[in-house]
Amino acid sequence: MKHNNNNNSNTIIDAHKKIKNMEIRGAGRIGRAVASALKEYSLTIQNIENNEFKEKMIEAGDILKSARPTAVSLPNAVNYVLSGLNTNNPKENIILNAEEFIKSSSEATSKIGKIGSNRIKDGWTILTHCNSEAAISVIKTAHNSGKNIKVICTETRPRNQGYLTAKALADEGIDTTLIVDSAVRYHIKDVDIVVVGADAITSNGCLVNKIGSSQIALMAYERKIPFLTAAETYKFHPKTIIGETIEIEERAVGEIHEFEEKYKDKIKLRNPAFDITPSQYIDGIITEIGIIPPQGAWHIIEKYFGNVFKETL
Ligand SMILES: O=P(O)(O)OC[C@H]1O[C@H](OP(=O)(O)O)[C@H](O)[C@@H]1O
Repeated sequence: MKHNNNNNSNTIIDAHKKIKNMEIRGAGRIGRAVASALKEYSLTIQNIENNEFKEKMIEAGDILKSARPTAVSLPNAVNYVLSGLNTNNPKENIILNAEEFIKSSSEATSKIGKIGSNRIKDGWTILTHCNSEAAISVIKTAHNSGKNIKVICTETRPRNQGYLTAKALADEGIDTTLIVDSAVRYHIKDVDIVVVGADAITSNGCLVNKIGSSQIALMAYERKIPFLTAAETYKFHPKTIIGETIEIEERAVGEIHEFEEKYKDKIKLRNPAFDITPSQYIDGIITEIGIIPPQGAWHIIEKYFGNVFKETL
């Protein structure tokens, strides 16, 4: 399917392209976008045997999974939807699974908001990094419950997603300040709690999130300020439980800087999109089933992705 112009495959190619170029971004949105693309694609496949249908859906899932390597919401959403293939009514179940994933993902974000907002006290200043729906849900819920809060948003170079967060919070009437990434330590004395999102949580409770998250966690630790990550259960990485590591996406260096011709071969650029925050710097993982300590990550993976053991061992 990869490079043909078959109309049926356009949905998948289009979703792959939009995720890769970050037109669709944010771990949760990516998960819902692939669920929706698989549903739409399955509806376009007509009059074929179940076996052939299965092959086409697996191929579509593989294409989607290859769009970006780090956010585990992507393969988790694909696998959740495609588990419908192992039933007597594969198409029907793919559609049901896709709808279920999209609904439960949105519900999880609002539950995380309710649970996480309990950790925020009236008068507090929250620092957040990048642009996370789950972290924003926590902040907005605290604000909507009448707490007088302030938020400091990091710019989040190179793609400046922090500006999206700042606009979303300012639109809610929240007292919002945007700072450059290198100003976190300067401002940390004013911060009461850090809340960020998650692209993946490993079985040993480490957080994989937007580049710069781990520096912020270190600074929060130094000041004894709680550092929390808001992560739906589908952001836990099932294969880390069997020893797989998570690939950190390196994006095009043009996102950072365009050098003058003279320096193009003289100055190297690197653009890793994510980093890893060790579990000892994380005070809690806010999930839709409660705030768990990082040490509880193994249990979440075992509870929600137990089949990984059966399939691989
Ligand atoms: O799912 P939600 O909470 O929206 O976002 C989770 C994370 O996804 C984003 O990645 P990118 O901007 O797609 O690279 C950020 O790293 C953010 O913290």
